[in-house]
Amino acid sequence: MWRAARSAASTLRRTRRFSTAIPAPSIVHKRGADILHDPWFNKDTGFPMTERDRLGLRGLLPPRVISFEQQYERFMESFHSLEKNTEGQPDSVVSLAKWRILNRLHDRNETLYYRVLIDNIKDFAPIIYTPTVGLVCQNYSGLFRRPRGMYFSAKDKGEMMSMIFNWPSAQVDMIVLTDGSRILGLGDLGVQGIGIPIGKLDMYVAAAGINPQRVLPVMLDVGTNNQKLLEDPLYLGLRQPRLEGEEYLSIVDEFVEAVHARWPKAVVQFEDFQAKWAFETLDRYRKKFCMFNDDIQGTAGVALAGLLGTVRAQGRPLTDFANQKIVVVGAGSAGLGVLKMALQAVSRMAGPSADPHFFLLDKNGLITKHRKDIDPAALPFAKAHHEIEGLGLQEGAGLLEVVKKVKPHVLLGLSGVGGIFHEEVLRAMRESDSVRPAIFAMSNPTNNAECCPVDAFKLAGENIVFASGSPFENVDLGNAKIGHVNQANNMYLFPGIGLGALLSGARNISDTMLEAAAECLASYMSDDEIKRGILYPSINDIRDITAEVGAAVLRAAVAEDLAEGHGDVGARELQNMSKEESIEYVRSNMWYPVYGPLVHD
Ligand SMILES: NC(=O)c1ccc[n+]([C@@H]2O[C@H](COP(=O)([O-])OP(=O)(O)OC[C@H]3O[C@@H](n4cnc5c(N)ncnc54)[C@H](O)[C@@H]3O)[C@@H](O)[C@H]2O)c1
Ligand SMILES: O=C(O)C[C@H](O)C(=O)O
Ligand SMILES: [Mg+2]
Repeated sequence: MWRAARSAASTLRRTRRFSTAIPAPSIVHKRGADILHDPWFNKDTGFPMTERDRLGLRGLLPPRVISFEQQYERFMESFHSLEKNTEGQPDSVVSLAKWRILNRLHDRNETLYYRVLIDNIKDFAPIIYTPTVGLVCQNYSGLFRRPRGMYFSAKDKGEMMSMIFNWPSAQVDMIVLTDGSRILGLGDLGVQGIGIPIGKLDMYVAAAGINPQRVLPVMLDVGTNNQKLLEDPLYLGLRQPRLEGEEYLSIVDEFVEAVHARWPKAVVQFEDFQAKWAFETLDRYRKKFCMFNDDIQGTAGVALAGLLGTVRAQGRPLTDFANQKIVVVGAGSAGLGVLKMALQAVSRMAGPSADPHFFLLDKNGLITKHRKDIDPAALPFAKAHHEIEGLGLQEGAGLLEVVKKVKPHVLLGLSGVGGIFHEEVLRAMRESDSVRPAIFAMSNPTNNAECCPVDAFKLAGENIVFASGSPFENVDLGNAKIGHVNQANNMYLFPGIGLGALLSGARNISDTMLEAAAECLASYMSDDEIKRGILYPSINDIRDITAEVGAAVLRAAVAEDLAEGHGDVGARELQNMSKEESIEYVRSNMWYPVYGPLVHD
């Protein structure tokens, strides 16, 4: 007992030592101009004189040393002038201009870049992440100046094991991987989808404090079926149709093996794969490696936390979740992931014989057991005839008819189809059986949202709870009332899932770890906030919520005996941590951008 307490305390002391104000020196293997051209180490005009001497930088910079704070202010001033100078220009022009100025800083000086990102996350997340990242991907071949991350293509078959050693960083902790086949709601963008792993990993650094030297964005280019890109002479990816079947899987297998050969403890997040490959690869690798699929699993946890919040917002006990009528529009990787996790939650609350009231629609309408060639993954949610005949519904019923007849508590969109919750659908939600109907328009980016919040509050009623996947402004309802817009985006969970898995040294990422993440997010909000329709924390608190989620995931890994430890914190030490100690352990392992001393080896 005594040994256990002492061991946990020593872990804390050790981890705290790394989070003191003066950071530990970093070893740099370069000298002179090579350092100035390396964004990991570059401090621009911020190199102190002693360091300029030590690293062969004297004379390569103007003589004045500018402090980190001054550099920060200077960047923010240029950002604000850009905002002023682009006033009145089309949104896409302004967004891309903002993305460019941030990207240039990212290319030059990572420490400053991440500090401005962390301090201004509410304003900058919509630029480096959703929705602007979508626009960046659409225009990637034209915007391309410098590579970021790694590109593995179908032409690299047989070479990946050696290619992985081309990455300059000795240690990699987090990898986000895409094949570009379903980028947000924008479809197949081929190699241009690399913007998504880059944006997700920026969120890992900002929210989870993963050291940017230890992240790796990856594009697996197996071709594209996007005709426009195939015909574009400037398209940067393979100009061939996508590989399919075994040929496709052999490429993913080779990449996954190469990664684990070099960095066996790296956590791999699969992102924006088309549904068939999203499910297949999750099934193929989740028991073997520490990986997860963000669109299926991260989204599910965020949606579940929001759905539990809506039950609280109705003033009902959480167990009433089992009685909620939920219409999900979109039966792809995200929609099915949400329903699977919701079903698990209902089963925990009401027992395995629970009979949830879920209705699932895809582009062919309501999915029933009579559907020809039904996707096996949708089968558990397909309605049997006897379940819907009383409502006068049948196979393929349209969205409006379903909403009118079911009178759902929740209408949740993950269809990728902008505006599909049109005026009549939203008006029909006024007849919902809930005192506080919920509308979740979760598709991204902005134009693909199933509806906008202004229409939702106007047409479905001011008492609704509203969430969207992309950020929108709150709605002014008049009389000093605000219609709160929640951002139901997996960014609230994936950084914590990855961080908790990493710091526990989890062998793999289990359903229990994912449930722990969702429960942690769900319980983060106070009753007062929930009553005001606020389901998720402010993005300004993303580091705090990520620390809590990361620790919850870590504790779940420990409880399931999946945690092997991380660095010099062993499995035994993790087991002996209290809840508070686990949160402190996670927090103290978060990287924070400051200029630390550089030492040449
Ligand atoms: N907010 C978030 O955190 C989050 C997370 C993941 C995905 N998403 C968004 O969800 C959307 C879907 O992602 P996905 O991975 O499930 O895509 P997907 O391609 O796997 O699935 C899309 C589904 O929508 C259905 N659909 C298409 N048109 C429809 C229509 N007119 N009516 C009803 N259903 C229709 C399709 O049949 C399919 O079942 C994308 O826009 C994505 O950006 C958001
Ligand atoms: O990328 C996002 O903003 C969320 C999600 O992963 C998506 O694919 O839309
Ligand atoms: Mg995604």
